[in-house]
Amino acid sequence: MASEGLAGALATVLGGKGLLVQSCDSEPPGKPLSPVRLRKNVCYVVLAVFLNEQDEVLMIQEAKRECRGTWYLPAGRMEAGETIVEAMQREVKEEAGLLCEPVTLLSVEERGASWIRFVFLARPTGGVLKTSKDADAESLQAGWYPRVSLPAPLRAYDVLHLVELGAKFCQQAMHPLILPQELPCSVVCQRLVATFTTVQSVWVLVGSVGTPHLPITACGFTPMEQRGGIKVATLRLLQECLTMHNLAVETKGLLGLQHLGRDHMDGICLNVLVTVAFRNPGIQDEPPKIRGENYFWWKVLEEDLQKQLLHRLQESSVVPLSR
Ligand SMILES: CC(C)=CCC/C(C)=C/CC/C(C)=C/CC/C(C)=C/COP(=O)(O)OP(=O)(O)O
Ligand SMILES: [Mg+2]
Repeated sequence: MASEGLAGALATVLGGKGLLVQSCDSEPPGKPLSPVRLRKNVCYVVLAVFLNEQDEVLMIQEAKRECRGTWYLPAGRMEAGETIVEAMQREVKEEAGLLCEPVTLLSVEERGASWIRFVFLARPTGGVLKTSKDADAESLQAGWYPRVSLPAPLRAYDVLHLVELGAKFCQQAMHPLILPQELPCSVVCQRLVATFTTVQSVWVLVGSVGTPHLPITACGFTPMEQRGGIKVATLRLLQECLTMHNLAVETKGLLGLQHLGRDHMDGICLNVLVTVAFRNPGIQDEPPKIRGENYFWWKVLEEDLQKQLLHRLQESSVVPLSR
């Protein structure tokens, strides 16, 4: 029964869908976490990459004093009460004049839990391109520019790798289409699909307090957790049940993303794929021993799930999560 529930949960997360966050298995030490609030203790930024059939990129010319006249991709800070997609659509409308729909998340970047940027590949669905006659406080104008000859000066060079990521995805999708799932969450946290693999088998780490579930770790806001980025929260949870010195842990990327943005639910849950391996080469046919009673390794026997997991692991078929 427990494993049926787990198989269902794993299939849901591997399919890019979400699951309610009931509670966190690991929290930073100190006082209990309070719900996060947009613009108070978290700032989310959205950004959109558009590429048309002529291999041109949608660029906007910034109007803000600190970067006036420079060129960038449509981007901006999320506002309270918006979903991530609504924020992206608003920024694109304000800065480029276009209506659009998201195709997929291309990348998520973080500087600790308090700064997270969601990068989308998007396509226009209407609207009118903003010209210099429509210049306002949001932008001076927008335009399509050849990918290999972007306008200058750029506001920041990160445009270059984001555009390349978009172009690469258009040529050959590296991961399934992933869009944010509208589910409430009060903190910034990560649900781990933490795997241990051998030639024959795949195991997934499971939290056993209450109903067996994919473990969730809350991200903290202490200077240490901010400096180290959200990976610290993953390592904290693993440290609570594994002896880490002989293990290598790698966050491969995102399988999905959950956020609501309404009813004061400003938290997010990142569903991440993590690998746990022994540092020392050699034949290890069992996962590392678990300390305590709060977790166990679940051997994934369902053929289809095992195949999906191995595919995601071998091809790095996940949305990049970077710092
Ligand atoms: C924000 C995160 C996690 C990463 C930033 C990644 C980097 C290095 C970006 C390059 C430098 C840059 C352009 C930083 C600005 C980040 C920021 C606060 C964007 C908000 O977008 P704006 O376009 O300034 O906001 P509005 O459109 O809402 O005015
Ligand atoms: Mg902006």
